[in-house]
Amino acid sequence: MALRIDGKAVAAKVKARAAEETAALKERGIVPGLAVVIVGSDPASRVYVNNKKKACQETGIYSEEYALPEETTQEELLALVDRLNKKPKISGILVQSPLPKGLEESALVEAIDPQKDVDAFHPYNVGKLMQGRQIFLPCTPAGVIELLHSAGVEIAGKDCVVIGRSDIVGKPMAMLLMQNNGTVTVCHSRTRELSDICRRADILVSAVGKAGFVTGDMIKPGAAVIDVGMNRDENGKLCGDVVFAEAEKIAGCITPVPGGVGPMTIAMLMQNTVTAAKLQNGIGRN
Ligand SMILES: Nc1nc2c(c(=O)[nH]1)N[C@@H](CN(C=O)c1ccc(C(=O)N[C@@H](CCC(=O)O)C(=O)O)cc1)CN2
Repeated sequence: MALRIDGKAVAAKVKARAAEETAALKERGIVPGLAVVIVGSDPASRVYVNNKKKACQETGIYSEEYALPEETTQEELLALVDRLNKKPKISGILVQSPLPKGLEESALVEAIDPQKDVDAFHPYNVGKLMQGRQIFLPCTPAGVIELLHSAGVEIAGKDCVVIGRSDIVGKPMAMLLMQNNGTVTVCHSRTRELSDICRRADILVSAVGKAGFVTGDMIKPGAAVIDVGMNRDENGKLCGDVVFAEAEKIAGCITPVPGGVGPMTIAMLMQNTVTAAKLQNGIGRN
């Protein structure tokens, strides 16, 4: 039976580290601050934003929430981002995704000061990641790397397969695995022989967004299986991409959904907010 990686426990350690750093910064008169912008009434986004606020409270990070109605215009949002860019109390800014139809997410992300872009979605930060010189680690992929480390999984030299090529997870995930010296294959909807490729993976990361996508026969015995999927099954129950009951009999270690990667996304966000506060105060620069 596979080792079940406890994302909540690992996230608690990351948040404790962020809390220690926050306390040390406060002694120097620096308070890390996070602004979260949410537009519309997507219920899942509401839960994630509440959890971000709670994590700020746990770590001592100051937070501001901007919950805006569905009808908010692009211009209003750009003006808000501009104000937050200039606000000294705010070290990090994020716009919760997805946005309602009609709003252009990329233009908003590009309006965020790259030094406050704690999601690491701005093209400047994406470019830095490509070069291995990032200021901020993209939260979900960085959380996956932490989970692998916590389970003692060596990445260097391993065959890593990422299913999914999104800007938020698939692409930055591949970059981080590569930075950790993994040999990376990215699979997507046009990939041929996907099952065969997955079966060769020592580390399999699924970020497809389809319940039941990864079945037991796609897993190499002893592999590390990381499930980034966040789906609902036919009974409305939260589940990942991986058929957990099949996979846990074959994998060496595996993340559950819920309780795996999700909590790490928020923990890494706290870490990035602390990093942003340090940067803006000239701490940690060479
Ligand atoms: N601006 C951003 N938007 C979105 C991001 C992001 O990183 N930045 N990621 C996702 C949503 N997300 C964070 O925002 C997120 C998703 C899931 C979880 C989580 O802890 N999930 C729990 C289950 C929660 C539940 O009960 O529904 C788990 O897996 O245990 C945290 C954050 C898209 N948007």
